[in-house]
Amino acid sequence: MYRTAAHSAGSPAAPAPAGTVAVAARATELSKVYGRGETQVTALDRVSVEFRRGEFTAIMGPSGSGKSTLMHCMAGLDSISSGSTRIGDVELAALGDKQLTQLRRDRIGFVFQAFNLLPTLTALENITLPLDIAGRRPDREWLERVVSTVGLSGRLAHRPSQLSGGQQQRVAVARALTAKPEIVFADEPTGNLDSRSGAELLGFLRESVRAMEQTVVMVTHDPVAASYADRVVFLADGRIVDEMRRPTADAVLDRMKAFDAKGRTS
Ligand SMILES: Nc1ncnc2c1ncn2[C@@H]1O[C@H](COP(=O)(O)OP(=O)(O)OP(=O)(O)O)[C@@H](O)[C@H]1O
Repeated sequence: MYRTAAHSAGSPAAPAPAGTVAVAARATELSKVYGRGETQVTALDRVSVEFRRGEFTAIMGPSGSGKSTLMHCMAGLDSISSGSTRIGDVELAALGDKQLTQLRRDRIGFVFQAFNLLPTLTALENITLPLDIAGRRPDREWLERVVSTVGLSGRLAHRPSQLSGGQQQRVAVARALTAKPEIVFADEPTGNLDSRSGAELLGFLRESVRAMEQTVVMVTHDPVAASYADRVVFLADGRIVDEMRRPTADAVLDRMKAFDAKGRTS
């Protein structure tokens, strides 16, 4: 069922030399402006942020605050207006379209609210599709570890229509992790799931960070989802306005309420 590995199992990224903090992705003075003239919108206003390797970060903020735009710009899915975005040491603006496509394919994992699974392929084929497209062989041990971590071992021969929404989302997570990306970007990954499936998925993401040293950046509206992260970054009006480490759902909720109250009075 599995093909043999071309390389050995291990963590997605090499450890940083002692004394340095390894940064998986970084934005510096990043601005993104949509449209022109009267319809111009500044979605991101000189945002500087870094995402460390092996850390789980949640991005929160009111609707329209720029969360998805930040994620899309940092993942090279959208162009930037000014500033800089890097994945590892690579400056995205310096890449041509083809190199950018390759970087996304080889170094970034994506989990979106819509699972984007191909209906005619089995769960296993969906999971290994990005590697197949890249002409890379799955690392068998790693694939087994990912599949068992997300709890899909008995479901690999099923097609998406034969899986529940939660199971389909697990396939999407396994697909994102199997290529050992340097960073996983997840946009509202629990948005379409009931609370139990959502909690499971967040547990898998958490576990991938703990056990596999994965780096995860997740956009969410949900304080409970954010509480699974190591760190929460708060956006408002295209700017980073706060940050919290070791968040709890209550602390995140209180912080969000404080922003709301401030927004109404200012
Ligand atoms: N393609 C686009 N063209 C024009 N304006 C856009 C485009 N995409 C986003 N915007 C605007 O940029 C701002 C930030 O949008 P973004 O989707 O990043 O916010 P968000 O925080 O992810 O919102 P939500 O929580 O509602 O998904 C909004 O004012 C939005 O209307």
